[in-house]
Amino acid sequence: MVGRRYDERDVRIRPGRGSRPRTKRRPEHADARTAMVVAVDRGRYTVLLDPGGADETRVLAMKARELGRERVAPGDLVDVVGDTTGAEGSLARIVRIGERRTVLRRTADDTDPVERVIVANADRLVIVTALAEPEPRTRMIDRCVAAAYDAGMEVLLALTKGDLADPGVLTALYAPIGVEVVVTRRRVDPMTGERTIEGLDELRDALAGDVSVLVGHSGVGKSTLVNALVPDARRAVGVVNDVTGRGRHTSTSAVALEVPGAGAPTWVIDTPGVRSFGLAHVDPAHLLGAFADLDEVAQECPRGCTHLADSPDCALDDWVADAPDDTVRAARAARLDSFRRLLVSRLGVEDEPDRDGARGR
Ligand SMILES: Nc1nc2c(ncn2[C@@H]2O[C@H](COP(=O)(O)OP(=O)(O)OP(=O)(O)O)[C@@H](O)[C@H]2O)c(=O)[nH]1
Ligand SMILES: [Zn+2]
Repeated sequence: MVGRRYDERDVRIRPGRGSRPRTKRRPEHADARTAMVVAVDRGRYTVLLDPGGADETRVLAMKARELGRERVAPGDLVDVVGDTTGAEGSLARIVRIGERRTVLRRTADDTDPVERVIVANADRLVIVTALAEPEPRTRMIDRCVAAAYDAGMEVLLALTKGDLADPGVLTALYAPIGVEVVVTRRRVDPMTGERTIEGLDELRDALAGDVSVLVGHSGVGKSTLVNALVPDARRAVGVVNDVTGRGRHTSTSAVALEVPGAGAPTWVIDTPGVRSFGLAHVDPAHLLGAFADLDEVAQECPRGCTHLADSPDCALDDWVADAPDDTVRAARAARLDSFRRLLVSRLGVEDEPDRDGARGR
């Protein structure tokens, strides 16, 4: 279990620039209603009033000028004013961004010079990885785990195509660092030829009551999972492009979709545009905080210790060596290795070959 940390960088809600008298704004904002941002598309925000409730209303909104350059991300809880009827052609205004419980961000890179909040308030990152076709890329998984732990989110590894390969190796690699693993596989009914996905109920149970962000490379079966979890996913993303048959939002940003039948309000946020996480913003100390046991041991490290494998006198190495027996030693070594892998992944370059030699795509 990862402790959810709150970071001061997460909230930068400034009072509006005081050109208008306060008294004029106050009554207006007193009417504000809280809504959840489900999609962002070129300055237009789709928000839900009473998300998941009986009075759920889909409203299109824009950012009020007083928010300035403040970014609004899918998953944000915002206050909206103005026309919140959701009627055709109506446009509400977002006047406040609520405090964020978690923030999944991406470092600025060559293609995009701005550090972006990808998703706010998500509980969990679901890394969708095929066991074969395409081959799993542990480097990419490591980077996602590091990003999630830095964001204060839990991690679930959804291993798809379990009908094609065994999940044993990957499970052994990630279970020691608190990653929950669910395997799904396609089954084709020999009589009817009907295709179903096994493991879906287990996945839905794991997600129940939470907001989960799904990431995965092309071809891993992410759409298959999303469509199975959210039968009307296509309709939910809004405008469908006649040519591509895809929701218009899918090309631009993350979209939050409600998962029916999970018992409690449950959301998945699909991130079609997110192919990678730049991790330069991830602070090693922050990452260490996601591993309570290691964090405690590392208090004994020499000043400035990087905790990497080549760091002299790292207390984490003593902790492994001093284990009371072989079983504990093996468990500690596995956990330390995994933590170091995440530390290194932070420094790595996106398109380097995987550790196992597979080429990044
Ligand atoms: N054998 C097998 N094939 C699967 C399974 N799940 C999905 N596939 C196939 O894998 C291919 C890719 O699945 P998608 O769901 O389109 O993958 P995606 O990750 O959404 O990829 P993009 O649409 O390119 O982003 C499709 O041909 C699926 O039919 C599975 O459990 N087993
Ligand atoms: Zn150390």
